[in-house]
Parts: sequence; structure tokens; C-alpha cells
Amino acid sequence: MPAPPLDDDRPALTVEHLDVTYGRAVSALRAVTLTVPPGEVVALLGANGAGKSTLLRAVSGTLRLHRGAVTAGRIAYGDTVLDGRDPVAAVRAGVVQVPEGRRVFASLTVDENLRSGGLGLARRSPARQRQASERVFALFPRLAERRRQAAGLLSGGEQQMLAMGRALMAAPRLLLLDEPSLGLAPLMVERIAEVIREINSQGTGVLLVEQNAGMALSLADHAHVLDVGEVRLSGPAAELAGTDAVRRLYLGEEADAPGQGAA
Ligand SMILES: Nc1ncnc2c1ncn2[C@@H]1O[C@H](COP(=O)(O)OP(=O)(O)OP(=O)(O)O)[C@@H](O)[C@H]1O
Repeated sequence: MPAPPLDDDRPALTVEHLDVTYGRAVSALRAVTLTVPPGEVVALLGANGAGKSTLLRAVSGTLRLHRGAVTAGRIAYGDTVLDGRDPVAAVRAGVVQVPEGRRVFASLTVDENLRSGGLGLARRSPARQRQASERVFALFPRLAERRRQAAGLLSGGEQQMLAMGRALMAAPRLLLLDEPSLGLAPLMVERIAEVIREINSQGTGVLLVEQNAGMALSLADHAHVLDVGEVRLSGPAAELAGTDAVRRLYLGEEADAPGQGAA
């Protein structure tokens, strides 16, 4: 009998007709529908204020921290329904967010930061926690070299690695990344992209919010463009990368000159 496919038991994230508001006045997402199939990288593109971070917050259950709420629609990771208000339920289901701005505990060491990201695991088994931190150090050898250094002394790129490492300590099945390349030098952006590829090849799905559309589309299987709270374009990443709108608005390419024809 043939072996079952590896991704048999990996759930999909489904977001259906999702509305999110902040207070009474701000409608941040309207009727957003998208899927992250098991083990895929899915990119979310869009201008400032389009609602990308809001979508990640809704999935990771951190909306309430920002005074936001799901007012309609449904989010589910496999059979687990997520309501936008319970980060613990999301982490238990295997969905973990790396927040924008690479927040780390500046006065704690790299090791201590990582351990703070795997507290649930530590309660269950110190051996599993050690295993998780060894996996992080294998992905980020730089962090291993600096494990006893205060996180506040790390470079921006190293802090991004540490923020990702903390999230990986919770052994996510779906990792939510909010602008991992923000403010980083090109070499570091490449390194972060390689690590995202590596994490994904080990079986973890990724929902990636990026301003750096070139990087995001090169990593992603599928992509969605959000515009003022609504999904405007969706499709295979390679196809979207070829559309005029994406090339002009997100890849920084000039529109084709008259007479040259559209790609
Ligand atoms: N805590 C909040 N309170 C009120 N309005 C908010 C809050 N957070 C975001 N918004 C508003 O919701 C909308 C979507 O914002 P969001 O941060 O999700 O966009 P974004 O696409 O992630 O943009 P950016 O790249 O600038 O972070 C914007 O109009 C924003 O001003």
C-alpha cells in the first residue's frame, strides 16, 4: 500500500466573509475570504492601512489587544474555530504570530527570550523545550553564537531572527509573519527569506504580510492583494507577479510605455 501523503493531518486555515472593526467608526476588513492550504506559503500584499496586520491579528486572536473585533464571518484552522479574541486557543491549535516590529525582551538574553516563547512546552517537558531551541539555533546559527547576549544588543536583523525563533519555540503548524523584512539591509532580507523557505520545507505553513512584494511573491505559493479592507486580487503568486497592477503598484515597475504592449 502506498504511504499516505505527509500533509494528511495538516489543517488549512479558512477565512470566510470576515468583517473586522475597531471601535464603532473604523471598518478595517470587509467580507475577506481566503485560504492557506496545508503547508503553503501565502502572501498578503497591500498598501499601508489596507488591513494586512488586522487580518493576522484576527487569525492569531490578538485583535482585542488593539480594541478590534470580528463582527461577521468565520475563521477556522481545520476544525478549530478562531474568534479573534483568544491567542491561547490559536497557539493551542498551532497558529502563532510573529508581531510586526520584532518585539523582543531587550534586557533578557537570547536564551531567555527563546525560553519565554516556549513556556507551554517547558511545562510539559524540558526535553522538548531543549529540542525546540536546538531547532531554532540550527535555523539561526547567529543566535546560537549570541545566546548569552542581551537581546537589546542584537542588530535589527538578529532581533527579527529572535522574534521568529520565539514563535518557533511554540512549534507552530501555521506561522503568521508581519513584515519580517521591514527596515533590514538587503543581505539580511535574503537571509530571512531563506529561513522562511526552510521553515516551510519542514512542514510549517506561512501566512506572510510584506511590503517587500518581490520577496513575498518569490516565496509564496498563492497571494492576495488587500485594498482598503477588501481582497482585490487573488491567485498563484507567479501569476500575480505578472499582472500589470501588481508590477506597477507593488513591484515598483513602470507601466509599459505606449506602443510597447502589456506583459
Ligand atoms: N488599533 C486600531 N484602532 C483603530 N484603527 C485601527 C487600529 N489598528 C488599525 N486601524 C485601522 O485599520 C485599518 C487597517 O490597518 P492595518 O494596520 O491592518 O493595515 P496594514 O495593511 O497592516 O497597514 P500597515 O502596513 O501600515 O501596517 C487602517 O485604516 C488603520 O488605520
